[in-house]
Amino acid sequence: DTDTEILLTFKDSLANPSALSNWNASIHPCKGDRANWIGVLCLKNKIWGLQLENMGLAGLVNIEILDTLHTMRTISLMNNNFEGTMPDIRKLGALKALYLSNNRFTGEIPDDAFQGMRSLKRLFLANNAFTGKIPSSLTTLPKLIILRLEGNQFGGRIPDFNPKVVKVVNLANNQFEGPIPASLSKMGASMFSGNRNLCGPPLQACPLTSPPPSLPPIPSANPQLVSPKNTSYGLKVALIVVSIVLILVIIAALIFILSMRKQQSKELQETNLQDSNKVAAYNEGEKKVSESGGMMKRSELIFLKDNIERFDLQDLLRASAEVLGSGNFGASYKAVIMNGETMVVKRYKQMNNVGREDFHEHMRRLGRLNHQNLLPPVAYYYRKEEKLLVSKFMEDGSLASHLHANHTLDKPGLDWMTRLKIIKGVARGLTYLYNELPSLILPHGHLKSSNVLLDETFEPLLSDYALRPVINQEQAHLLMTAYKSPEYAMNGRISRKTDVWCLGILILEVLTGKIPENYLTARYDSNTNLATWVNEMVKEKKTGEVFDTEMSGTKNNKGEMINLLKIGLSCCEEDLETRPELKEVVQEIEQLREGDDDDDEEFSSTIGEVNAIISRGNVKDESFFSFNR
Ligand SMILES: Nc1ncnc2c1ncn2[C@@H]1O[C@H](COP(=O)(O)OP(=O)(O)OP(=O)(O)O)[C@@H](O)[C@H]1O
Repeated sequence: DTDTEILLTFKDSLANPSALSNWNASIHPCKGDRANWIGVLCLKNKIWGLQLENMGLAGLVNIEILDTLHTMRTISLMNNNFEGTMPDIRKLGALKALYLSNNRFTGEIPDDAFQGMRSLKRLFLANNAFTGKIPSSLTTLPKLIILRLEGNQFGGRIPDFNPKVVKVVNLANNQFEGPIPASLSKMGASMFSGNRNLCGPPLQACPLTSPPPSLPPIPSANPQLVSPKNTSYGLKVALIVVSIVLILVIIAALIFILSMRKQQSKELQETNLQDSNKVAAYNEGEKKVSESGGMMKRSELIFLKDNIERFDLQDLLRASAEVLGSGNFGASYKAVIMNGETMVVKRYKQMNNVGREDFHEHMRRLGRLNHQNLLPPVAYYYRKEEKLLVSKFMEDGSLASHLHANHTLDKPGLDWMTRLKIIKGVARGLTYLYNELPSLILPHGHLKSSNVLLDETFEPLLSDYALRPVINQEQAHLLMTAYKSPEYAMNGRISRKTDVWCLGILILEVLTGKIPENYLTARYDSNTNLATWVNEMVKEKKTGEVFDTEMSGTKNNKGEMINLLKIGLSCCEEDLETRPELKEVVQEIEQLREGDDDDDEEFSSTIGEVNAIISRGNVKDESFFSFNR
């Protein structure tokens, strides 16, 4: 197969392709919409993208090898150590997105490097060591929406872009100079920060380059003209009249300005009142707030990400907001903003004990996190009695909705490979939180399937994480999943292993397709614990009834399914000593093979075989039954 050959040639061209260990000719890179090879994005058996991020890849990269992969639409090599000059992508004319940020690319980019890239929408070259001018071929691309060049050594003047197309151009931390072109003057100032010699809106005005045109000479500057000797009586009268008229005009202007100010401040007060009523209406859970207001200043919504077009709270209120659902913390609203993007606004009422500065500081900390399995907060809003967090809307919904919705032919239940992919992504997101937030006792704290959102490739993104420091402590135990754990019920304590318990419940939920009742009761009760139920079923040799009957693709993967079940149960150990650390759990999960999902057989026969395997005791690790306390 030529696709396979091309990718293998690409792999061979890399200096250290060890991360691509499962790229081998024995299995096709794609199976339907799913990938058999790590980092490959598939659609209908065709390769539409490569996502080789955070893989420690280094050396030169020869993207030209991929020229003949005509279905390729997106390539990401972000967060590696690639070096060399800008790869030649001109033959990949159908490419829509290229992400090369956070590598070590160097040198000038040729002026024609983007010639003919008529489909290119997103180009990320941030945080490399590129030099020279912005290539002119980039400025004429008809579809380019986001251009990120920040953190390089680009220089010279900024060229004009088509303001009707381009939405984000981040040029921060480079060596650009001269005036910012009018087409970019509406972007936020942060897009240009860290360049020493830039001027013009949105930065400070440029200094005048030529001296101001000379003013006509002032007649009175010539003492002879005003000397009493030469001044006729008529001129004197004329001067007095002119002066009186001038004084009268000034007085009238002052009175006018003062009365205008009074009127304005009256109007402002009225508008504020109207708007606070409007916001109050919003707070009362109104589904739609369609009228525009005037109170919320843009500055009140604080943005945490650069690569997003700015909008303000008013835009969100003005957009027809639809209630997505009401969780423990409050309601979440879905709102389409001006540029057509859909956002989710989540209201938190139980954060009013935290001081303004502490809250800002924590949000900034969350804003710095960056991992493919975390849903980043885009912006937030602070008010003493209520906080709003804004994130992007994920079209493909949550893991909960996939597991527990009615399945149809159009929307079948998730297969085994996808479920394992989701668990692996969740484990990686959690590991990142544990590493990045070492001071937090609960780096996540609120892990559950409705807080695992899915992108179009079923890559999971965690949401509602790391909120414990800002949630009112007296309410946290009512709201957060971590406080439903056995250790909190028994000792009133939570620990660094409490997120592991939540991960265990999530694994069991994914395998059984059952809603964990644990989270519906006030506190942990072993009778409603999903792990207790699974243990009972295994004890009674009814393991066949444990696995979700909606799960397909299980035929060749029973051993791995059982291994994941074991891992899930070990995470749910009530005894903290016996419960493994997150690191150990993640290692075990990473070792699970996604395998071959040949799915010809009915699930029922699979269940029969699972039972047979268990009763023969053929599971890899004989201690499988040790969880039956
Ligand atoms: N960014 C998002 N994109 C798509 N759906 C979302 C997004 N954020 C939340 N949702 C979905 O909206 C619904 C309501 O979410 P919300 O976070 O308010 O409540 P919850 O997750 O059910 O409970 P909790 O408040 O305890 O987190 C859930 O089904 C959730 O999966």
